[in-house]
Amino acid sequence: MLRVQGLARSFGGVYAVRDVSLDVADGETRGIIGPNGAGKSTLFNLISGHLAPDQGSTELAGSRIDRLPPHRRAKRGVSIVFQAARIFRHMTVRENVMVGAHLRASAGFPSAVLRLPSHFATERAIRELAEDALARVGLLEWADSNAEALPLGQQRAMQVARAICAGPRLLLLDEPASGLRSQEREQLARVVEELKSTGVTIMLIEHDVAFVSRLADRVTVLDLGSVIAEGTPAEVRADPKVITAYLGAEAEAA
Ligand SMILES: Nc1ncnc2c1ncn2[C@@H]1O[C@H](COP(=O)(O)OP(=O)(O)OP(=O)(O)O)[C@@H](O)[C@H]1O
Repeated sequence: MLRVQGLARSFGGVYAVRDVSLDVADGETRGIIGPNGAGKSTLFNLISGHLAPDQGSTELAGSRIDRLPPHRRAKRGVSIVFQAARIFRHMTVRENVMVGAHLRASAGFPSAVLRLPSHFATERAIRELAEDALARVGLLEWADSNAEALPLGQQRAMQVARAICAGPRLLLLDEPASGLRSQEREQLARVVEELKSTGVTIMLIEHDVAFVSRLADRVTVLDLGSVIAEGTPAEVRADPKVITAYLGAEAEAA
């Protein structure tokens, strides 16, 4: 589904991502782990088009997407849930999720302004898409609530619902479980498992190795912008390079 080759991006002469190549299979869930500053979020932004690479190529299902802006990649099926919560304040949960579906709606600006019948048909379809996505993440009963009033765990689920609404083939989740309590983590893990069962290809950045190990088929480990290991969760956990990079950094932070 995704092929990244030789991807590189530097900021002020310092590489955030350096010569990263990876292949993610159709339907796979790929965990991306690594210490703080390893380049994980930068890699996601390069894949989604929010950052331009200095070098390298990105293919989605065999087509180059690296010259496309983010909204065109979104239309091809790349959806990203950012680390920082993006919530539209003063809007309901349903409206927040509908924003995702507008991305793939076909009736454009003129029909919305002129209020053509196609506009209303599209709005109805979008509402249905949003409600379907909300049901899938277990939030349907919150549809009419103010999005800001939701607990953090549900706000994350809402963001996943928004991303689902855009009809992703590749869903990029940047630390969706950070800051969540264990019960909320458990609920989010179930949402991801449910998505996985529908065949969506998922990439998941996460610091919690247990959380990643549970969900990922394979894990890629980044350190200082480069891939230092890749394999099944068990293989990666036993890799001495990973233990040094990851646990070394954890020990420093402690
Ligand atoms: N927009 C930017 N401008 C300048 N430097 C940046 C920018 N984005 C990232 N960097 C730098 O690139 C490096 C990689 O950052 P990135 O956020 O990709 O790492 P990360 O692995 O996602 O870290 P974390 O786990 O802390 O989120 C860091 O040194 C960071 O300071």
